[in-house]
Amino acid sequence: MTAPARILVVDDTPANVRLIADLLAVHGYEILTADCGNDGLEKARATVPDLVLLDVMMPDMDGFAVCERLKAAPATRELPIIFLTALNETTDKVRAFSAGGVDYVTKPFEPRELLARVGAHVALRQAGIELERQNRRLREEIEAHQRARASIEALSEEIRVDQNAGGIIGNAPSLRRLLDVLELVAATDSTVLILGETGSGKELVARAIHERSRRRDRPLVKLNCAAMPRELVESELFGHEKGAFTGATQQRRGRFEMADGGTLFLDEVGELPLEAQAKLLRVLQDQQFERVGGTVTLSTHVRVIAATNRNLEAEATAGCFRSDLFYRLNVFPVQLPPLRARREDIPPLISHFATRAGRRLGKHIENASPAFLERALSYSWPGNVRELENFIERAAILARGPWLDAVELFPSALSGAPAATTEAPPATRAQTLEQVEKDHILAVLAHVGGVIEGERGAARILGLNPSTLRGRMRKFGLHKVS
Ligand SMILES: Nc1ncnc2c1ncn2[C@@H]1O[C@H](COP(=O)(O)OP(=O)(O)OP(=O)(O)O)[C@@H](O)[C@H]1O
Repeated sequence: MTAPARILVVDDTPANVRLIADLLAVHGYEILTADCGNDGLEKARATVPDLVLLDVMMPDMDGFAVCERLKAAPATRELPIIFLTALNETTDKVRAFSAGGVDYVTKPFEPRELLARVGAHVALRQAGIELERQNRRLREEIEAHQRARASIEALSEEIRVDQNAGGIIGNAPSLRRLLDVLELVAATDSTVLILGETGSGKELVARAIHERSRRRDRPLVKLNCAAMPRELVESELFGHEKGAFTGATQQRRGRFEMADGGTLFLDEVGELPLEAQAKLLRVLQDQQFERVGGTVTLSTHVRVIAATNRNLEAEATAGCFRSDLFYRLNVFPVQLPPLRARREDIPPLISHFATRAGRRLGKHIENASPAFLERALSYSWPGNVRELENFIERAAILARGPWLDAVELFPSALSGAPAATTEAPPATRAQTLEQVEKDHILAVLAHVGGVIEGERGAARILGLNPSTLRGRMRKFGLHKVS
């Protein structure tokens, strides 16, 4: 329920005040009264009413003077004032308006006319207040919107900076050559196989290819084949029909359908189970597939970019990865050099990550101290750019000034892998014993064309029982194709 409108009646004739007050009170108004100009001013200031009925002729101060004072004060400036005048001469009416009044009523007044005028001006005033309220809200919304847009602009500037050259930092000749080639391959629809150690920037390169291709306005969809339980990979790639397997309560589109017209990035493609490898080969050859549990053949126009940190060629030769799929994926191989083989990129990467970490942490960080840089240049970065990125984030958290100088974060000479000046020979890389064992098994398998048993088999060369070798292969995810 809205509060009744409050009317202030200012008149030095008590009978007039009573008459008006009674009439308005009957019609639901709340009434305040004043018997002279000064009293009227005081009451209007103390409890700002919704409307003032103001007598013109009063002994202490006439109505025009009261009106002018009310109009001069911000709190009462917008008050609608109706003059009560016994005189209906033109000059007085004009004066009433020029003093700031909105209307006038001549005495003796006609009750219905008084009620109609009061009602109309109160309604007008309330509409004005409502309009003002809405304007204020609108202004606040516009301001909030502008503030958000400002921060969005700052953010997109940041993204633009990060996306600069696809966000790929580095000037090493090996990297520059690769980026030049990317420009060429991006313009085609060819399948690209990105090879490189973990954290060396394979996904970044895949994104750069997509962004520079004519598919850039279509989706770039990613599937990390290693992160998927084997039994779900096929349904993730190709989708499934309702009821295709336990838990398939709905029909679901797969990544190939989602990426239609765009690019599908298959990370860690070497981890694909064999059955999925066969299906992938078919899509790459015929651009056709069926959803799991489905009979309808679907077509798709997807460009595939695959990445692996495994030696897929050796795995294919060893019979652990479908060689037909390997050749189909290997149409355009891109080899990403490890960070230790392009040390000149370490300083610009540090300064890029330091600025970014500083921005995120709200710190002003300029660069690395000379001592820090020296350690960074002589460290081997087995985790490549990702390791460097995380390392700089940690160093930025510890930084007390504008320089990164937490050299204690570097592994000590004994525990850390020694740095190499050029591409390190395999034995000096920070590889685990398991990795060395896996690589060796793979190399021997590749050498013998995947044969495990017999005189020329890998088991004999490795000095292992064939079933032991099979066990090791299972452990390392090396599955024989046939
Ligand atoms: N040249 C570069 N310039 C700037 N940032 C880079 C560069 N290379 C890699 N990065 C950053 O390093 C991190 C790891 O890169 P990315 O994920 O592309 O590596 P990856 O080879 O795909 O790793 P994984 O083999 O583990 O999937 C990302 O945050 C990426 O933005």
